[in-house]
Amino acid sequence: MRTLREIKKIYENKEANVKEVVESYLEKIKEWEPYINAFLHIPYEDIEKQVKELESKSPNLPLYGIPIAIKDNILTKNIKTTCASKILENFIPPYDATVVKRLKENGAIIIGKTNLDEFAMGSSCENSAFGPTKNPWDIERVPGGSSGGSAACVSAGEVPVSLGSDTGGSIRLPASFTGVIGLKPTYGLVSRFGLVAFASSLDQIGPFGRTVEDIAITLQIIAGHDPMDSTSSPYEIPNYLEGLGKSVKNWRVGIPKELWYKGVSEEVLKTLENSFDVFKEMGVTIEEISLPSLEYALPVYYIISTSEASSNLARYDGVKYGYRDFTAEDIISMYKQTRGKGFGSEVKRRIILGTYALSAGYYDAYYLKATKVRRLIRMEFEEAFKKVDIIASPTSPVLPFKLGERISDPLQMYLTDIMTIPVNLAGIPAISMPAGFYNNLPVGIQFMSSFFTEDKLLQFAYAYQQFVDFSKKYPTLPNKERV
Ligand SMILES: NC(=O)C[C@H](N)C(=O)O
Repeated sequence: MRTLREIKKIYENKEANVKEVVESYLEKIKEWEPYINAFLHIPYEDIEKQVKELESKSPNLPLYGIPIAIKDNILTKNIKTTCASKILENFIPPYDATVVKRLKENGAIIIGKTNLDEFAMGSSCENSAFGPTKNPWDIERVPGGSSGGSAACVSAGEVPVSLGSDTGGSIRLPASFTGVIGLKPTYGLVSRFGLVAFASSLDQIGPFGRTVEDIAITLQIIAGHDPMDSTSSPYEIPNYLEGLGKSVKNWRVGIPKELWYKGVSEEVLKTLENSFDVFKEMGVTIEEISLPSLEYALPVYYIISTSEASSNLARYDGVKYGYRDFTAEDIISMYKQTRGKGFGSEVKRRIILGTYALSAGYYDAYYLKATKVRRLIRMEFEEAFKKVDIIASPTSPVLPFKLGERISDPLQMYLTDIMTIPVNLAGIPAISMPAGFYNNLPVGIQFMSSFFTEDKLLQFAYAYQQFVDFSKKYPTLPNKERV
C-alpha cells in the first residue's frame, strides 16, 4: 500500500524486485476479493510474462514495475475484455488500447481487469453481468459506477493506481464513494482507441489514485495525441508534475449555486463544510457563480448518450464477434435472441431510448435540440472560466447507498450523476478529491477547470490535499462473519 514514488524507492534501494512487489499486491487482491469483487479477471500467466519482459527494460522508466488495474471496457491484448456483459463474455482482444500500450511501454504491469456496470451504463456497479462490486468502506454499500471496480481496488489498496472511463461521472462518482482520487481529463486529451465505445462524444479514460502526484504521473503517460483516435487533440502536453507544490494563493474558486444545496443531502453538505475552511487556508477567494443551463444537463445527457449508445452497440449482432444464440431458426431471430439474451436490462433500456430519440420524425425534436442545449452548457462554462480558475461542487449529491437501494428506480440512479454530467457535456476536465467522512463513509469534492488545464487542476488539487489528506487512510478488511 504505497505511492508510486515509494514503490520507485523500493526498486532503487533494491529492497524488493518487480516479482516480489507484484506478488505483494496479488496477496492483497486475494485478501480483499472475496469481500468486494473489484476484479473480473487476474491474468496470472500474462503477469508472469510481463514481469519477465521487464527484466530487459530500464528501471528508469516512469512506471517501472508499477501494478495497474484496467477497467474491463479497455482492450488488453490476449487478456479477456468483457465490458461486464454476457455478450462479450469470452472476447479476447487482438490488440492493446493506446493507453494500455503506453502504460506497458513505460514499465507498468497490467495486473487485472476491473468490474463495471455493463458497457459502463450505471452509477453503482450493480449492472455487471458478473455480480456487483462492493464498497470497501462498507460492503453492504455500492462503490459507485460505472468504474466501481477500478475505484474499489485502489481504495482497498489492491493496486496503487488504476484506469477507468468517464462518460457522465463514471470515474468521479466511484472515486467519491470509495475515498480515492479520480480524474476525468478534457475530452480529446487521452486516446479513446481501444476503449469500447458507449457514447463517443462523451467518453474519456482517466486515472484513479491516492495522491495527486500519482494521478499526475499516470496522466503524463496516457495523455497525448494518437492518430488512431480521430477526436484526439494535437495539444502539446505540459509537465503535470511541475505545478505540484506551487502556491494557488489568490486563485478564484467559483461556487455554482445550481450545484450546491438544491438536491444535495445534508450529510454531504455537512461533510463538505470543512472544505470552505480549507479554501481560506489555501488563500483562494470564493465567488458564487451561476450556470443556469445545468438544469437541463441530465435530460440532455440521457438523450445524447443513449442515442450514441444505440448506434455504437448495433455492432453486437452475433455475427462479427461475441455471443451468438445458436437456437434461432433464421437470421432475424438470431439477431433478436442474441441481443435479447446477451444484453442486461439497463443496456436494453438505453438502446431503446436512444433508438427512439434518433428515429425519423423525432431526431430534430430530441437529439438535435439536445446538442443545442449542450452547446449552451459549454458556453456557460466558458464564460464562468473567464471569471474563476476553478469551479467546485460536491461530486455526488448523496452518500454511498446500499446495494439494491436504487437499482429498481432508474431515475433515482440517474440523479446520482447530477453533479458530474455537466462536465462531460462541456468537455472540460474535473477531479474528485476525498474531502471527508460521514459515519465512516467517504465524501468527495469535485474541482473543474477549463479545457486542457489539467496542469492547473492538479496544482489546485495538490494544494487542497496538503490540508485534506486521506491517502494513508485505508478501509479495514471486513471480518469473515460479515460476508
Ligand atoms: N458511464 C458513465 O459515466 C456512467 C453514467 N452513470 C451513466 O450511466 O451513463
